[in-house]
Amino acid sequence: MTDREIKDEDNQKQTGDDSSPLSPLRGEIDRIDERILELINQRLEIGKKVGEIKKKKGSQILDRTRERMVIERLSQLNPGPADESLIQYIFNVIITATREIQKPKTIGYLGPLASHSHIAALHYFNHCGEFVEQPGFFDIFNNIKRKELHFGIVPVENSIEGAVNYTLDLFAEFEIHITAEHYEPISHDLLSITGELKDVKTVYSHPQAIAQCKNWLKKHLPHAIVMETSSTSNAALMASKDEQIAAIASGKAAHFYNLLPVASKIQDRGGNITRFLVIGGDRPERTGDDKTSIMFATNHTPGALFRALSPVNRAGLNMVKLESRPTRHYNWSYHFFMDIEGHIEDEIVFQTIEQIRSQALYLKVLGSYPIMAKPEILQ
Ligand SMILES: O=C(O)C(=O)C[C@]1(C(=O)O)C=C[C@@H](O)C=C1
Repeated sequence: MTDREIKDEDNQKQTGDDSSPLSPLRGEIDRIDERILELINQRLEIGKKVGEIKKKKGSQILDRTRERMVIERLSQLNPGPADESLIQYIFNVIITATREIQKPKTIGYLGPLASHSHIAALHYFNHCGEFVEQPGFFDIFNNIKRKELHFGIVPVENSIEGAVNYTLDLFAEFEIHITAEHYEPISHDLLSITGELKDVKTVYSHPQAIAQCKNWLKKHLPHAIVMETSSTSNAALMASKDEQIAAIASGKAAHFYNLLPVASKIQDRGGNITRFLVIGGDRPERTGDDKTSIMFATNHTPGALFRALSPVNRAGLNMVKLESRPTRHYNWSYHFFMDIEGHIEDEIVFQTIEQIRSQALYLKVLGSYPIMAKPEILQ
């Protein structure tokens, strides 16, 4: 019997031991879950038919009034103990999934499967939509421009490594707007077929992930051979082919490559978070807690940047980010990327941006979108 089979049997024992007082209750939970599963799928099938009728009639998929009615009716019917907010949450997810099946949105991410971008996309879009692997950041921008994709998700900044320059440069090249921001904590697990430390002879991963787990590897696997791969997902793929190989990859990669965790969160220090931008889709409405991203270029004259920034100071707006990138048209000329708090529909934000524009060689509003709270930094 392999270690994996023994582990599976252990799990079965935990859940299916006849003598345990838990087992009849778990049996009931299993049967209820089966009914919920069946009903969710039935609802989605009916949603598909509603979608087809709407398509024929040329009407919009989204019907907020109907959605509100559905949720209000269920809140009133709810006998408890489920909390009203729980009912609203669950049915919002179900309705979103119904909308998705009626007209799935396509979301481009930098592959391969289970990459950090893929995981960020799954989290941001709540697993709803068609996630389409892209070979490069350029392809994400280009396919949104060509209307081959509805959305894309691209990293823009990492808490340890800093700005992702390639993404910033693409904003200069394409007329693509930002719809949202998303923070994804980057955490590394050690994954293998058996999930047993004693089986691990070789560790594969991306050089950055290996560097971030150096101390853990020294302590727990001092004799293992360490091999570099082009991505953490490729490492997971290698590990899925050989019991003696383990991959440093995200916990989610275990699911895609049928692996088990040998150890979780093995990075030497916490606080590794990547900020992603969601691009494409409709321009978000003002929420009252928004951020506006702009890019501009100034003359190469003394004080030009200072003059361009003065309107922000005069308006009392909060500038939350300023990055510069060479324009690559003329040596020593720069694009500036700036985030300020507020929405472009706020008069003060609009006026301030117009004043910056009057001082700049060129200015582009990249988008106004809701501010997302930075996640707690956990180890
Ligand atoms: O009733 C409809 O029009 C549907 O398309 C179904 C449904 C739902 O899941 O309940 C889904 C999308 C609409 O925005 C409203 C409601």
